Amino acid sequence: MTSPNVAVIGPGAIGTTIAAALHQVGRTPRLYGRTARDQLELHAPGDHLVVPGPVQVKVTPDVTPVNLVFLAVKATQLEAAAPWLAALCRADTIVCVLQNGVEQETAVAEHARLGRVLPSVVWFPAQTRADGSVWLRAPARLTVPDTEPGRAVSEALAGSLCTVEAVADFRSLAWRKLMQNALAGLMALTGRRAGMFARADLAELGLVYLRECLAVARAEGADLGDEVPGEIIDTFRAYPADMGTSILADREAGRPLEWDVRNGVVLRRGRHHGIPTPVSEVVVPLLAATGEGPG
Ligand SMILES: NC(=O)C1=CN([C@@H]2O[C@H](COP(=O)(O)OP(=O)(O)OC[C@H]3O[C@@H](n4cnc5c(N)ncnc54)[C@H](OP(=O)(O)O)[C@@H]3O)[C@@H](O)[C@H]2O)C=CC1
Ligand SMILES: CC(C)(CO)C(=O)C(=O)O
Repeated sequence: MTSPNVAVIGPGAIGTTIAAALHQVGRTPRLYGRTARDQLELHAPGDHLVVPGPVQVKVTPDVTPVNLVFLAVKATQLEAAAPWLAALCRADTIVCVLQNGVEQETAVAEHARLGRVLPSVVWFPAQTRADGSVWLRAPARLTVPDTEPGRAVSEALAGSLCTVEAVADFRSLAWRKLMQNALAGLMALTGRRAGMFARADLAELGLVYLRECLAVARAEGADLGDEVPGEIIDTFRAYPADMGTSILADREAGRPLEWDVRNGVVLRRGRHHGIPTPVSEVVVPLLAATGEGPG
């Protein structure tokens, strides 16, 4: 049965995973998206879950406020999704943002005049298949701040396929994930998957880039050690060679790229702190041009 209290906006790769997790524990969410579907389908390790729909694509008067919204559109789609937020939020609605980046709170607050915005770190890879079903490629895991809204999200997903940890030092983990995303941006430039990091020259370039990201992350208040860049490179080298990333999926589909929230932010915050970011100076304009042209 559809829960009147929980909604997912943007039932794509991540939104479908969270919708399936909620459905598993009896909190079947209302679904709001851009492409109409009768149901959602998730292929998880050892599990196949179907979430009853429909996915509603028009804001109608029956779209009324809920207690908890999971917002899983891309950062580039926020403005277009704003009418859903306006219809689904009242002052105490928790809006859990399932997006990459470290600027979720300010970005979403610009489009959601009501509601309490809760940032999150989405650690798991999920890919949409040609038939619209979603392939969850690793255990689903979220990190949220250890606040009252964070604990509410933890409770909503308790016992589901998605584990949630609520942490005191959210900023550090958010920057660590941002570093992973910044590195994955190189895959959108080459048009290749994680296997490319088997090349020694790319692993070396990645390490230099990640050290630059680390300097900016620390200036932003993240408590991350010198070992983090090496650990991230090792993680990428251990991925299956065909592991993608959502920004590569966007490039392959000809969609706008989240280059600014994933890579541009390092350049912008680096400039703000007076930290040299020579790799970003090259990577960011190339990614921007890859996504936006002209040409
Ligand atoms: N995929 C992954 O492995 C990971 C992704 N992330 C982050 O999660 C966020 C979501 O990514 P992901 O799930 O991959 O993206 P998807 O493109 O798979 O999903 C986005 C969904 O939002 C829908 N949508 C687009 N515009 C609107 C709108 N105006 N109103 C309502 N719905 C809309 C899309 O519809 P349509 O089907 O028509 O495109 C799609 O279903 C991104 O910030 C990404 O960086 C984080 C970690 C891992
Ligand atoms: C899967 C992962 C962690 C890789 O960067 C990701 O965040 C994404 O695809 O957007």
